[in-house]
Amino acid sequence: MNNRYAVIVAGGSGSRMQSQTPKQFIAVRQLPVLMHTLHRFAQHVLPQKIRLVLPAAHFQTWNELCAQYNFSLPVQVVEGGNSRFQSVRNGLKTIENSSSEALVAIHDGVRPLVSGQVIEQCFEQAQIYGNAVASVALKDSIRQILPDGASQAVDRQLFRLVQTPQTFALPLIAAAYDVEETAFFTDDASVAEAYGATIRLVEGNYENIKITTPEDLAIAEAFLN
Ligand SMILES: Nc1ccn([C@@H]2O[C@H](COP(=O)(O)OP(=O)(O)OP(=O)(O)O)[C@@H](O)[C@H]2O)c(=O)n1
Ligand SMILES: C[C@](O)(CO)[C@H](O)COP(=O)(O)O
Repeated sequence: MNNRYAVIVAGGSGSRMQSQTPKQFIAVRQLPVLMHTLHRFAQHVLPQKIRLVLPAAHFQTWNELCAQYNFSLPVQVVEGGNSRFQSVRNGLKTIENSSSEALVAIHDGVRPLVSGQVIEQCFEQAQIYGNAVASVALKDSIRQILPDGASQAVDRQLFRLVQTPQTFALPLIAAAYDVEETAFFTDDASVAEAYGATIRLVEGNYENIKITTPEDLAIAEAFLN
């Protein structure tokens, strides 16, 4: 466990949630979403090695919530950036890159339903292969939109839905993030792939949704304990 780090990104604005309270701070089952996520990671990573990325404007709210909920995990809070890419990069910069053995799991703070098994599998596979990215098969049929506006059926077995954690050898992901941001970088796997890595997918868990829109809170309420 000593070579493990986690960067939990919670620097977003949550515009699609349309809530006064930033979605990562909304209480579900008597605890803010973000605290559920951090508790799950603290079973697999020493809390001192967890980086929590938040907008500077939310630091005070976070401190108040920590007092209100007696949250005492000694995670290191880092200032976020204007995009997920920048928030991850800020988090990575705070991890000293001296150990070539270090592994870092990058995870969305708004995915509190990640299972312990998936966190563990991602660390174990990344230890062997240099990276491991959680994903699940599609349950619905999918269609591709064509340039003329029509659509056609495609083989869903050729696709996966990508989740987090996305776990990497630290030297690989630190070097991969030392690059100019592009719109194509929607996750860490796309950044590592652009750097030359071959991405290894591991089985995620279906409940591991990214809380994005209001109905997702009902799902979280149903599954969190
Ligand atoms: N500048 C940003 C933008 C996003 N994130 C984080 O990246 C994860 C996935 O982002 P998502 O929830 O899709 O984005 P938000 O900006 O939070 O929401 P929205 O797109 O609805 O505004 C979240 O944990 C979010 O806090 C971040 O750390 N810094
Ligand atoms: C990283 C991610 O959660 C993997 O599914 C996703 O790519 C984030 O996307 P968003 O553009 O921040 O919604």
